Amino acid sequence: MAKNTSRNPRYAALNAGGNENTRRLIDASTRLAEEMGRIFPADPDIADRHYWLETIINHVPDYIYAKDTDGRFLIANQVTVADNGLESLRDIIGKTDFDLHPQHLAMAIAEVERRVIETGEPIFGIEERAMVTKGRDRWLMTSKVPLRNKSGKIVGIVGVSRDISDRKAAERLLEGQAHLLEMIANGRPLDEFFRELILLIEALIPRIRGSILMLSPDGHRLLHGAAPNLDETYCGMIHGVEIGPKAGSCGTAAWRGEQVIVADIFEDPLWEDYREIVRPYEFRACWSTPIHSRERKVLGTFALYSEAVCVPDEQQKELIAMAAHLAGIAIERKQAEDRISFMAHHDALTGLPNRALFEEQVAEALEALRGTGQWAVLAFLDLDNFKLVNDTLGHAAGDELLKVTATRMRASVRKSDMVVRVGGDEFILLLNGLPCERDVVLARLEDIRAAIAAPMQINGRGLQVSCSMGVACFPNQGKTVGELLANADMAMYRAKELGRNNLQVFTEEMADKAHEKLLKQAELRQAIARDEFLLHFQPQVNLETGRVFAAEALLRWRHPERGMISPGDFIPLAEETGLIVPIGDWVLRAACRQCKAWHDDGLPLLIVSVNVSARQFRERNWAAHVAAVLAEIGLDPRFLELELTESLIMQDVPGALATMHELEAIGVHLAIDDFGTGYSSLSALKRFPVRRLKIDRSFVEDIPADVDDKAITAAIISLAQNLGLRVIAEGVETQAQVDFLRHSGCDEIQGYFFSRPLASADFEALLRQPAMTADAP
Ligand SMILES: Nc1nc2c(ncn2[C@@H]2O[C@H](COP(=O)(O)O[C@H]3[C@@H](O)[C@H](n4cnc5c(=O)[nH]c(N)nc54)O[C@@H]3COP(=O)(O)O)[C@@H](O)[C@H]2O)c(=O)[nH]1
Repeated sequence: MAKNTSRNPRYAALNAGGNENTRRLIDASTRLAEEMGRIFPADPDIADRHYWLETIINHVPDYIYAKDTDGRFLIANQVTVADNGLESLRDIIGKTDFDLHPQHLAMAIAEVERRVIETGEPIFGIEERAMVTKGRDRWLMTSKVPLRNKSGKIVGIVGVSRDISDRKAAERLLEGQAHLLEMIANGRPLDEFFRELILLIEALIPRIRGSILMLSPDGHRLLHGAAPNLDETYCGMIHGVEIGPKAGSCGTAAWRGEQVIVADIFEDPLWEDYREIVRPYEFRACWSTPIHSRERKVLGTFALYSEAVCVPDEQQKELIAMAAHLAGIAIERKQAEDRISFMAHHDALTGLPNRALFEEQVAEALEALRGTGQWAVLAFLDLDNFKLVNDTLGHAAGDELLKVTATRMRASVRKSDMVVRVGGDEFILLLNGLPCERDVVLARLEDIRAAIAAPMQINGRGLQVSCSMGVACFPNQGKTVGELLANADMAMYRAKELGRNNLQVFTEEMADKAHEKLLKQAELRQAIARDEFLLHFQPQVNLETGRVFAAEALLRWRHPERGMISPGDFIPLAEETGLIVPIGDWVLRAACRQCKAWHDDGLPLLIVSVNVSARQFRERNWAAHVAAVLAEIGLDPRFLELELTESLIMQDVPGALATMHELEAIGVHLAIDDFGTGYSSLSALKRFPVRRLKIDRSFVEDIPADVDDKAITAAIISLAQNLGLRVIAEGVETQAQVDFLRHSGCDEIQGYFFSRPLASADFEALLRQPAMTADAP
């Protein structure tokens, strides 16, 4: 084989390219072959043979040796002698591994050799550690075979070991990198990652100690990251060091954004101001590499210290670059994680904690207060008329208002308190550790309300916004977060009931009311299923003919225990809970069905008029739903009139207009109920596709005594006439009212004067009186 390779340079070159060990072996073989050729006589004697054999083994770069059964060296090649720090073969003969290596390594070697001697079985290719070349820790791949004398008795071992330290280092590096990448992927804490990274580099570069420093958020200082083998006091001293053009290796590397290799700390001017700090630790060299982000922003530094004056070789530089790169990935990943976590726990607009973070932290805050005799105050806070600001000044102004409010609230509380945005214009305040004095608590909360209500400038406009608060105190008004939130919510409800811009503290009475409300809500929910609703009908009369032309459907609830309940007592709750949608739908169907039944019974073709709530009207595809109900029942749409209140329309004029046009297209008629109580502008009114205005009862009731009401009523009638609309007055109770309305040109009336709302059978009887009804519209 050696012959082959030596004679075939192409073959030798090919192999040499692959591996350093192979190249060394080929070189040695080539030299050996040359020497043998030179000294090989035709007929060698035994002395020559020994010489040749010695020459051969001394040319082999691997360690070759023989030992007796007590582990004493009998013979060894030159490289074994030299790498154990000895000069000649004579120096190693008779020595054991215990004379050359540390105890634990020597014991491991002896154990393997003992096995070979005892079993007579060779061992091939085991990996073992040994100290060769003056204390340098090396990895060897070793094969050991029994050494036998002429009679076949085992008298020791023969060993061949190859230095595989470079391969082992490469393996270690690969394993280390894989482990570090896994740590990044698993989101291990940064300090743990840094520690592992430094330990890996320390294992690969002998006699150095590593440190990682992080750039402070303001970009001016370096903060301790990790340094598992540096003295803690030293780390403490460099923590917070300012970066600059002459700030040691790390401070300068971070400042310049480039690697700074200081071979001798005591000579290099960059260390002039820091020498005394480092002197007790006897470091001489410090090589620092900035840790960069992908956008080349400096995130920190990766530094290696050595007690020797030295610079890194190319291989070490590559390792350092790899370490700094991995550190950069880990830091960026951590920063991204922190950002995501911040976003998940904070409100993007105001930067305040959100409900999720509040729920994570509040229980702990309350627990800390338990038994201290102090109060925590939980307040729900709602900006008054925020919607109006949004609608009139635009959403950008609304956002700005929320931001200013958040800043003011944060500035009005202590660091230990919490201000949370829970959505829209709703906030939660948690004030910690207050004295148990109602007046102190109220004063603190009123201060916050006053801060919010102070004038502000939004988009160049002066603005002042009040707020409402509902308050519950821990532990008296709630022992758990859930109780406190529920009670503060009840108090907030009360504050709104009282007209906003005020603060209400939870009371037991509120809880009782809320409980009652809950019961009512449950009953209301069941009322449809139990068929407890019914309709009464009130005639609408044409003033000119004196005939009934329509019937307004008015809902009643026949409660099994409380008897007949009027809508005023349950419609507001139904509106609040959204139950008005199924209830309103029931009314629509029942009214249309009744109207159709009267038509089918041959009674005069009357219109049925149905009240519509805002919640119902805002339902998606509501007009299509109405059309479907009419089709299902078989009532011609022109016999249905829907009464929409002015305030319902004005909540969202474009939306309302669209639905009104859809209804008009179906053929359904529309009337504006309670006209005069809202704030519809005349220009808007002109655009509404309505047939009738209904003058609110409040204007009619004091006619003829109240001059203003008379004037308003007359004005509404005149307005309707000018817009080509019919006009009906409701709540008409007296002849005087009828006279005034007729005189003013009012078209129609509805009220007790003519008839109270009637049960369907009574209404039917009324219709059967011939003089009572007119023809179809
Ligand atoms: N969304 C829905 N609202 C409805 C429905 N049914 C009724 N309502 C609304 O409830 C409020 C109270 O209604 P009700 O107690 O039935 O009172 C009506 C009449 O009885 C009353 N009225 C009629 N004439 C007179 C009168 O001469 N004097 C007097 N004091 N009261 C009178 O007015 C109520 C009708 O008002 P309006 O609807 O504005 O025409 C009431 O707001 C109803 O709208 C429903 O199904 N859905």
